[in-house]
Amino acid sequence: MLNIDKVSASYDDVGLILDDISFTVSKGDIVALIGPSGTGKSTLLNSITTLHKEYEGMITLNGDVINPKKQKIAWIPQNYGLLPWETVKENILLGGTVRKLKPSDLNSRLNHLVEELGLEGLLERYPNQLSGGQQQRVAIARAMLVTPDIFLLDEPFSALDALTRERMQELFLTQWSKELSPTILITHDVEEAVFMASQLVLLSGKPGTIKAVIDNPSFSLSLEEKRLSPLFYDTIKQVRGAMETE
Ligand SMILES: Nc1ncnc2c1ncn2[C@@H]1O[C@H](COP(=O)(O)OP(=O)(O)OP(=O)(O)O)[C@@H](O)[C@H]1O
Repeated sequence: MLNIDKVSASYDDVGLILDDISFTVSKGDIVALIGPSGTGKSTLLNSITTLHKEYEGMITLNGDVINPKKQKIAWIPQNYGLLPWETVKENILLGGTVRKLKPSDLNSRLNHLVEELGLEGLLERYPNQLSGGQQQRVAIARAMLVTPDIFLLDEPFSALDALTRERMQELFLTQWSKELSPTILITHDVEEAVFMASQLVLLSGKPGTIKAVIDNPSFSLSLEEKRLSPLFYDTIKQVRGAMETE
C-alpha cells in the first residue's frame, strides 16, 4: 500500500504548492488525481519518486520510506522521460533494470508490447526522431515492461489520438489487472479518470488541497460494458458536479 500522509510540498522560490495531502492507494486501486493546472499534481508524483525533496509529511510504500533503488516505480512523467542518447529499444529495456528477469522473458514481454503499442519499425530510432505520440507510447512500453511495485502515470495518454488513447487505456487496465499494483493516474480528462480509476481525488486551490474524494462504483464493470453503462455516465456527472462546486 502506498501511503501519503500529511504531505505539504513547496519550491524554494515559490512557496507552498501542496497543503496537507493525505490518501492511500492499496493493491487493486487506481487513484485518479484530477484538478486544475498548477494545483501540484505533478509535484506530488515527483515527491513520491523522491525527485522532489522539499516536502513535509511521510510517503511510504508497504510501511517503508520510498526508495527507487529498492522498489520498482514505473513512472511516466509528463515529458515522457526518455533518454535522448538511447534508442527506442534501449529506452524500453531500461524499464527492466530493477527487476532481474531472464533475457528470454524480457524479450517476449518486449515483443508483446512493441506489437500492442504499434512500435514495430521504430526500435532503432532515437527519441528525437519520433512524434510526441510515438514517444509517449515508448514511455508506456517502458513502464509496462515488468510489473512494478507502483505505477505513477502523469497524463500518460495525453499526446495520443482519441481511438489510440482508448485502446491504450484498455491495454493498461488488462495488463494491470494481472498484478493490481497500486497506481496513481493524473489526467485532465474526467471520462478517462472514471474509466480507469477506482477512486478519484479532486484537488483545488493554490496551494493545492483535497477538495473531494469520490469512490467509483463503475470501476468493477468489464471493459466491454463500462463505456456504455449508465453507472459510468452517472459517475462522470457526479465528478463534474464536484469539480464545479466551490
Ligand atoms: N521546479 C519548479 N520550480 C518552481 N516552481 C515550480 C517547479 N515545478 C512546478 N512549479 C510550480 O508549482 C506549481 C504546481 O506545479 P505542478 O506541475 O505540480 O502542477 P500540476 O497540477 O501538475 O499542473 P498541470 O496540470 O498543468 O500539469 C505551479 O505553480 C508551478 O509553476
